[in-house]
Amino acid sequence: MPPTSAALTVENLSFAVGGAKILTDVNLEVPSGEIIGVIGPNGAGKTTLFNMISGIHAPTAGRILLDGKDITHERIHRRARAGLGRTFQTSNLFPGLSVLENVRLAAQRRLGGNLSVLRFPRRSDDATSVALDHLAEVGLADRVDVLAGGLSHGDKRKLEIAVLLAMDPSVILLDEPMAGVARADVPGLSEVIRGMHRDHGCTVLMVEHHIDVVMGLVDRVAVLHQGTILALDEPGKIMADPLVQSAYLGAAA
Ligand SMILES: Nc1ncnc2c1ncn2[C@@H]1O[C@H](COP(=O)(O)OP(=O)(O)OP(=O)(O)O)[C@@H](O)[C@H]1O
Repeated sequence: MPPTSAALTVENLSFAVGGAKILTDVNLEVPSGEIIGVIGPNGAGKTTLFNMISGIHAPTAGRILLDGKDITHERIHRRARAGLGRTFQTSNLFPGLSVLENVRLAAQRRLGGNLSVLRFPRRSDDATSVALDHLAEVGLADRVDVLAGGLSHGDKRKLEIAVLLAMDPSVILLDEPMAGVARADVPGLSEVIRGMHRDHGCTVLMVEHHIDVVMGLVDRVAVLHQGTILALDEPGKIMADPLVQSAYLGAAA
């Protein structure tokens, strides 16, 4: 197989449990710098696809390549070290630590320092200044000393993005970033995701149920239906696709 220039390639990926086919021959090639939305009805296999890519579950068949390198059987932390970052539907933050400490720990891990939440963070150290930069980027500069657990859902999502940025991933998986976020906070969070993609040039794969958010953010949309990719195209073409309309958009209306 020749090397691929895609940042992320999913090749004939299948996953079955006890005879039930959850994913069947899923193929997806994401060029570097592209942002792709993954939509589909409940139970279509979106989270399972993310779990395969991030290494939580092993596929029954198929391959996953990150920057052309086969990571199908790599452990989760090695995928992260290779440049894969992920957020989860439920928050993955340390609620009892401050906003700054959450990001500083991620930055420290990348910069190779000793992980310490006991040490009083000097605002001048490298990890702290990286953390403060990313917190400013996501609009949380004035909340650095607040405990992460006390943030609104929308601000928790922004904090998760700052944590991701501190780890400097090349490919980011966003799992329902708008889940639980108040309607009024959705535009601000969309802008943070747009800025993250624009300013860091990272490749993004995003599962999201808010169709309007997906259509306004992404280059292409993959529609997953009963464990297979039903369509993969630009947002306008996806919205106009009769197959997609009847399988998903019509059902969701
Ligand atoms: N490890 C597993 N064992 C058994 N069944 C599983 C497993 N993982 C996923 N499933 C099943 O696979 C199907 C797809 O689930 P998945 O969570 O990937 O869907 P989804 O598209 O993310 O749905 P939602 O939009 O509701 O989050 C579901 O029917 C689920 O019950």
